[in-house]
Amino acid sequence: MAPVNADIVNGSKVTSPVKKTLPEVEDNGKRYSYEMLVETANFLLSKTDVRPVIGVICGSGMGSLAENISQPECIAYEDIPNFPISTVEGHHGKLVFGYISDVPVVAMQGRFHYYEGYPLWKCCLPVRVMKLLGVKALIATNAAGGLNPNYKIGDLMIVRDHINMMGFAGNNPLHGPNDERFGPRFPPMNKAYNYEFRKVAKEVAKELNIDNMVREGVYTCLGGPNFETVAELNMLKMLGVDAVGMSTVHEVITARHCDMSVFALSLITNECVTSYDHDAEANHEEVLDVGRMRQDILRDYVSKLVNRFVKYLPQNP
Ligand SMILES: O=P(O)(O)O[C@@H]1C[C@H](O)[C@@H](CO)O1
Ligand SMILES: Nc1nc2[nH]cnc2c(=O)[nH]1
Repeated sequence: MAPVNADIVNGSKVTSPVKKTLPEVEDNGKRYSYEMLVETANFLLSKTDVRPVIGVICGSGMGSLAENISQPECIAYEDIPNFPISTVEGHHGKLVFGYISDVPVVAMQGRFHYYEGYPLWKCCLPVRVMKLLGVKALIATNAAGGLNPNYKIGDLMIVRDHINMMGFAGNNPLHGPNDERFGPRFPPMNKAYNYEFRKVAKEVAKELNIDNMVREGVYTCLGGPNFETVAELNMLKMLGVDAVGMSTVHEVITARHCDMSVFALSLITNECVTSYDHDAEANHEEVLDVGRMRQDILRDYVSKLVNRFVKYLPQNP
C-alpha cells in the first residue's frame, strides 16, 4: 500500500483546502460535503497504489470494458465509505483500479441512475471522487436507443453534445449550494465534449476499421425507468436528438464543473420506435445482449482511446 501524505487532488493524499460553511437549503444536510468525498478518496488511495489519470464509467451491459484492465484491484461499492450501491442488472457495483495500455485508470463497473431513487448529485458523487483521486479525463459510456433513423443496433455514437432535458425542469446535479473547491457556480457547457478526444476517436475508428459503425451525435438523458412513448420520441427527434438514454448527462456536467475533460460513447442497443405501426418494444434484456455482442469491439476501441487520449491530458503544474 502506498503511503498517503502530500497535498490535494494529485492522486497522493487529498486534504481539504479550506473548510467552507455552505448556506442551509432544504436538503443540504443530506448532501455529501467536500470533506466527506475527501474521506472517500483517501480511503481508496489507501487501498491501492494505482493513481488513475483517466476514469471510465461502464454503461449497461458494458461492464466487460473493465476486463481490459491489467493488474486489476477491485473495491466493492458497499465497502467504500459514503458510496451508494448499484441496483441495476448489468451494473456490477465495483471500482476497478489498474492499467489500460499502461495508463493508470479507474473504472466504475456499475453506475447510479436517477430512477434507482438516487438524486442526481448522488448519482454523480463518484465523478467528484475521481477528481479527488487525480483523474483528469472521464470516458463515460452508455447504452442508448437510436433515434436517428440512420443508426443501426450495435452502432457506436461518439457524443458530440447533449440536451439536458431533466435540467430544463430544474433537476441538475449542481443544484443547491456550490462548493467552489469543485468548481464555479455557473460553469459553461458549450465545450462539454472535448474536441481533441472526438477527433482522435474518429481516427481510431478508422484505424480499427470500425468507422462504418461509429457515428457522432447528440445524446439526451431522461429520468426513466420507463422507455419512451412514440410521441415523446418524435418530440426528441424534432429537437435534434440522435440517441436517448438514462444517464451520462449529469455525470458530464459534474465532470466539467470540476474541470475534467470528457469523452462519451453511446452503444446503440435498440431502435427508438417513432411510429404506432411498429411492433418492437424496448427492453433491458436486449440492451444487455447488444452490450455482450459488442464487448470485444468496445474493449479494443476504449483501450486504444485511453492510449491516445493520455497525450491530451493537462500536466500537473
Ligand atoms: O447506464 P446506462 O445509461 O448505460 O443504462 C441504460 C439506461 C438504463 O439504465 C438501461 C435501460 O436498459 O440502459
Ligand atoms: N431512455 C432510454 N434509455 C435507453 N437505454 C437503452 N435504450 C434506451 C432507450 O431506448 N431509451
